Amino acid sequence: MAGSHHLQQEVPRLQQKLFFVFIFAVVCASLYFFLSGFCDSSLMDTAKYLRQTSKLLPLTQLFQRKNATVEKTVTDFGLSTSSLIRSPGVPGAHIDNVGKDWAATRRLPQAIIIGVKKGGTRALLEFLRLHPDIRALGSEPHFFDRHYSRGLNWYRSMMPRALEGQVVLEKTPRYFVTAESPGRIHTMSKEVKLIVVVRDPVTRAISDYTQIVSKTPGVPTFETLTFRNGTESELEVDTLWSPISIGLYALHLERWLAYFPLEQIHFVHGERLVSDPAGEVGRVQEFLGLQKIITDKHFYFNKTKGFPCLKKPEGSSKPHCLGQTKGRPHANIHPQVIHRLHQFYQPHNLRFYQMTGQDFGW
Ligand SMILES: Nc1ncnc2c1ncn2[C@@H]1O[C@H](COP(=O)(O)OS(=O)(=O)O)[C@@H](OP(=O)(O)O)[C@H]1O
Repeated sequence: MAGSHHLQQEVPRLQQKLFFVFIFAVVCASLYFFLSGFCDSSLMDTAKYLRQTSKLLPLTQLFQRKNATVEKTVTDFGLSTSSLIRSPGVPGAHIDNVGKDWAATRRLPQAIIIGVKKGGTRALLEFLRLHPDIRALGSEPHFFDRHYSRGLNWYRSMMPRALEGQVVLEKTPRYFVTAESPGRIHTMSKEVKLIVVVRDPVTRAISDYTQIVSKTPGVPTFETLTFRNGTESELEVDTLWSPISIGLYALHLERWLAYFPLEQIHFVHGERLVSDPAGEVGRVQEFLGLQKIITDKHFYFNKTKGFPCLKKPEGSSKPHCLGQTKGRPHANIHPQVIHRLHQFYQPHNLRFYQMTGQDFGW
């Protein structure tokens, strides 16, 4: 009897002790997590960022997203973290920003591929996308030529989110030949870096025409449109026809040089972008002040396509070539027409070489 009475008294005491042990364990665990940095500023900042952007991501998703960009790039292209050591003077944002994807914001571009149409601008953009310090807009915003009245806030909202140190990039090849673009871009930023992919203006014109035919079947022949009055015998080239006028590179460049120093404009050799993509992209990385991360090992030559393709493009583990509209067979043009056009462009090309200090060999 006495034993069972004693037991009845002991049970609540034991329960009480267990309760205090449990509370003590909880307090200790909380202190441990707090002191070991679990509740560090990044979480606080993340909460602030989520409040600001009203993006109510579940926390699990948020933590999955952290580190994703850098890790993917590193593993996708066989780069080891030791190969990402910072060089002096380069942003190296992919190292400094590890785990900070949540801090990315939309900014105006620091670099723009301004031209030229059919020069190889898409290939260049897709290649540059491999760089962890480049954030490139996939589509062409056409802000400075078509949508300027929408304002800079609209333009900024089009840009991909980027971290501090990353270079925001867009491409709109029509800027190069739009009279208002240089002044407008200069108003946005005096420091913006400009990239122009140039290609033999004759091949460029034929490429342009091939695209026109593909979109509008039944257009007159290339010869008819190239020569005024439609007669080749007069041999007067119609400089008002856009496939011809776009190739007057010196003329267009003059307008840009009225606003920007030559050092701020980088010219990519369109033909070499095909024969040596790593070399050309290497020079662009240098121009942008970035570490040379995109190299030979990112490309392979696809014999069927006849162009270099990416071994593992951004966001995929499979090799990838540009679409069918890039690198397509050209319309058949009479060799005499091509010869005449080369003659026509010769003085313009020479002037362009003088202005840029580079001989492109056309
Ligand atoms: N790697 C690779 N793959 C496919 N195509 C390549 C590549 N590198 C450069 N090019 C050349 O890019 C030309 C198209 O130029 P753009 O991308 O500037 O055209 S566009 O202005 O955006 O329409 C395209 O012109 P066409 O050959 O006339 O189709 C190509 O010659």
